[in-house]
Amino acid sequence: MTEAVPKRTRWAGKGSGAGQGKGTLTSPARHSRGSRLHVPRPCHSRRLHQAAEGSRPRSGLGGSRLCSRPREAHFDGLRSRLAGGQSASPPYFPRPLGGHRSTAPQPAHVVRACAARLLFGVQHLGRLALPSRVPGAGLCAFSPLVARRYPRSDRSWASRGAGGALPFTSEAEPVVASGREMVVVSVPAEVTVILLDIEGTTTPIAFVKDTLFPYIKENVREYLQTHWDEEECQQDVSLLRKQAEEDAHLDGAVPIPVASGNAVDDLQRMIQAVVDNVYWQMSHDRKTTALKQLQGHMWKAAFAAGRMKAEFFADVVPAVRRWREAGMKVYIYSSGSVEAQKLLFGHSTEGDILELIDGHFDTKIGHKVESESYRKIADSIGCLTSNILFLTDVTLEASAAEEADVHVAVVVRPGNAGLTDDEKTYYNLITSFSELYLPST
Ligand SMILES: CSCCC(=O)C(=O)COP(=O)(O)O
Ligand SMILES: [Mg+2]
Repeated sequence: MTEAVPKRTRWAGKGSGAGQGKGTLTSPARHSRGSRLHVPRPCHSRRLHQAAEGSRPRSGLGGSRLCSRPREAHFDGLRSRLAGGQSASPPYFPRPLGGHRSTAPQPAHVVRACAARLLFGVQHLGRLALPSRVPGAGLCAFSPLVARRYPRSDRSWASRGAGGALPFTSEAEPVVASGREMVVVSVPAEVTVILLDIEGTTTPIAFVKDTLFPYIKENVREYLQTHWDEEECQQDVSLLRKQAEEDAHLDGAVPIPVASGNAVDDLQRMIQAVVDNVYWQMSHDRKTTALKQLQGHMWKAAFAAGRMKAEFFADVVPAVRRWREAGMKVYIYSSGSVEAQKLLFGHSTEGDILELIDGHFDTKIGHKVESESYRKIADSIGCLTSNILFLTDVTLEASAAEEADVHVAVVVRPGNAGLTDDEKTYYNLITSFSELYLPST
């Protein structure tokens, strides 16, 4: 994961010969694909293109649309599959489409914003301490975002990460120490809420796949046998049955029968069907509310008995504490049920850290790949969508959030699904929460 730092990283602007008029942040030594040290390159494309044409640009930390075919067409096929709760991870993820590079001349306000952005960065460099938790942190490619200083139409592209689409004509020397480089993504001042995904963002996918999910598979039959007569269990089964009816058209879907008369036979038949249904859903990493609800109830006993402790990446808890000290609200939005989320935060290797979280959302508010969910979350919190920064590992979720005007950054963690080159270019990427810079801190 660690790479040698290129001797010098420079802003390649109009005069650089590289990426004429695009303001590309280039490294003389290219980073390898998928590297943690990838410096997000700018969106030169639709966002600037739109700005130049006066059309509505996109907003947030996220970058521009890179698809050469309309974005909706790009995502629609996926959405229809994901609506049933399928994972946004491969094999459901789209292949990247061709980029859309704009060579349109930049309007005056773009250049003005760039200059101010550079200035802002210089002003703040002295205040930037490289997080001590990043081993060997060295070169800091600072990428100030100047959301508050510009009207929304400017902010949309100005709020890109390092190297964000800015046609610098000058070169900025990076802060260079030893070891490796890191990117600091500055959070727009309008952000007052940080919304966190769990799996792949706060918590290693490995913990979910190797600990949480196997627990379900190994214990679901016994759990059903033991708890069948309980109200909670019956509600879970009803929800699973309803989901199974909706899934009836899907290949391999497992229906859950209702009781037909013979109590003993019925019970075993129904339990078998629920077990098969759960296995089938889990084999597709479905994120249905029905599955997640049952899982949450099953984990309850395991966490309460101390048989499991939730894992968080080392940077997560310190960063959340810092954000809260800086006045941020921190919320969770995960496909995992609210109940399961609370179990994780209440029983972690770092102790009970539930008090660090201001609130929880799950798919009851809507699927994470639907923009409407993020509007509802903002409503529920009592803020604007543009006050929220959403951190997730899944670009389809990031895209949906961005569509709702939420700021987004994609979290790259060990074990996460790879990103396409276009996704790496388009989104602000962070590999640790410590790479987020809050102006208020
Ligand atoms: C309490 S989260 C347990 C993991 C889980 O079931 C899940 O689906 C996580 O999905 P996320 O939306 O957090 O990526
Ligand atoms: Mg996730």
